[in-house]
Amino acid sequence: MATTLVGLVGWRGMVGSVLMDRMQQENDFALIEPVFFSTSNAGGKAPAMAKNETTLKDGFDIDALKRCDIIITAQGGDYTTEVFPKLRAAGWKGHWIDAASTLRMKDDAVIVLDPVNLPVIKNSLAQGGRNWVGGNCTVSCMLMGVGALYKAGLVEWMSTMTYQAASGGGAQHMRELLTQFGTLNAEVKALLDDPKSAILEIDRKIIAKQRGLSAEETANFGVPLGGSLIPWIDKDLGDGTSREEWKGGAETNKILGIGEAYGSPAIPVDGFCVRIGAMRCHSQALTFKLKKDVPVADIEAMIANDNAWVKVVPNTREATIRDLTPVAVTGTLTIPVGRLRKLAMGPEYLGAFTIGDQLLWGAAEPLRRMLRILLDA
Ligand SMILES: NC(=O)C1=CN([C@@H]2O[C@H](COP(=O)(O)OP(=O)(O)OC[C@H]3O[C@@H](n4cnc5c(N)ncnc54)[C@H](OP(=O)(O)O)[C@@H]3O)[C@@H](O)[C@H]2O)C=CC1
Ligand SMILES: N[C@@H](CC(=O)OP(=O)(O)O)C(=O)O
Repeated sequence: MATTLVGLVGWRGMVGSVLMDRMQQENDFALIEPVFFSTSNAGGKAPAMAKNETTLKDGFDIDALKRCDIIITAQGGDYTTEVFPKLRAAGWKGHWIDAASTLRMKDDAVIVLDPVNLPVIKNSLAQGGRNWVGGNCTVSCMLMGVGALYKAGLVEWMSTMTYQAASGGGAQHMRELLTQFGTLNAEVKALLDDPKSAILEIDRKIIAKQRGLSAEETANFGVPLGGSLIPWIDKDLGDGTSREEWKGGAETNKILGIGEAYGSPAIPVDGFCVRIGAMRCHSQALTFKLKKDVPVADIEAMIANDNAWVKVVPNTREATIRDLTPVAVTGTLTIPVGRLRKLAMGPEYLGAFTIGDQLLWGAAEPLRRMLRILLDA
């Protein structure tokens, strides 16, 4: 059988680099002939994983893209908007695997998260589906953690309050956060070094510095994030919700294959999405209204047995502060779910807290796994 030609676009960006690392770790390059594309350096040298195609192709060259059986892109939404329609209009019938949100809600696209929705993916494949899009990072990480409750049909509704990392905005946002932390530390360094200094003086200096940060120091987030938080992510939809909050409901239902388009009522999912000063892990506090009273031990077992990456963290202080933090999870595929307990509102109200690395399960890993599904098909 001829080797599958796989075009890689956006491979040197932040999401793309994580994807390349994972593909190398899992030996995916052994199964494909990679063709590396660039939007800024066509003709340059392709990275070490290249085999026969050792120069970078132009990411806007439709003829070059058309040669590929499969294209994976982490180049971003603008790229998808410009290139994808041209490629399809030129008659390209290959598989398009995309990290950007542009095509996610299109009828002919599946949001891929195979440990949660393999049947939805398989069903679309059987019907000739060719457009595969990674989900919003917060939604994908949440479903990797608590998808079991949805699969069991237990969820009447869910509210999620998120604590989203700087990386969700991109590399420049991560740098800006760290620069702000450094600026704030420098402002009070002498006072911190003196154990007798007054904490309220430190506090006064910090708030003055935060409020006085220059436009350059807040260019990406627009306002200070270091030592603060921002309760709005993505666009303003004009009805009081942010686009990130809208994705919670829309994408959760689409991933699970429920809602109007599938002939069943959608499950209400809503809450507030908040940017905090973490680096690359998105965390979320979840409130479920279950359809019936299920013992916590049964819920823990259901969640723990759902997939190979989810890990139930016992609801104790010691286990929680050790295992249920962005610092513990960053760089791993583990999705811890903890703080599982019934809430004071009644036995059908369940609380949970979950975390995921938003560049792994939140972005790169579902795409890599979709490639494997196609190669195995
Ligand atoms: N950040 C996130 O959390 C998530 C992002 N996504 C999607 O993935 C897309 C890409 O995101 P992200 O990886 O953060 O974007 P990046 O800005 O890190 O990379 C995007 C592209 O920018 C170009 N680029 C320009 N300068 C540099 C540089 N110094 N280093 C590396 N690349 C550079 C590269 O293209 P070239 O090589 O052609 O010049 C690269 O592929 C997003 O637009 C979004 O659609 C999806 C889920 C999560
Ligand atoms: N919006 C996410 C990151 C992201 O890229 O999301 P999406 O793939 O849905 O555009 C965040 O800021 O944390």
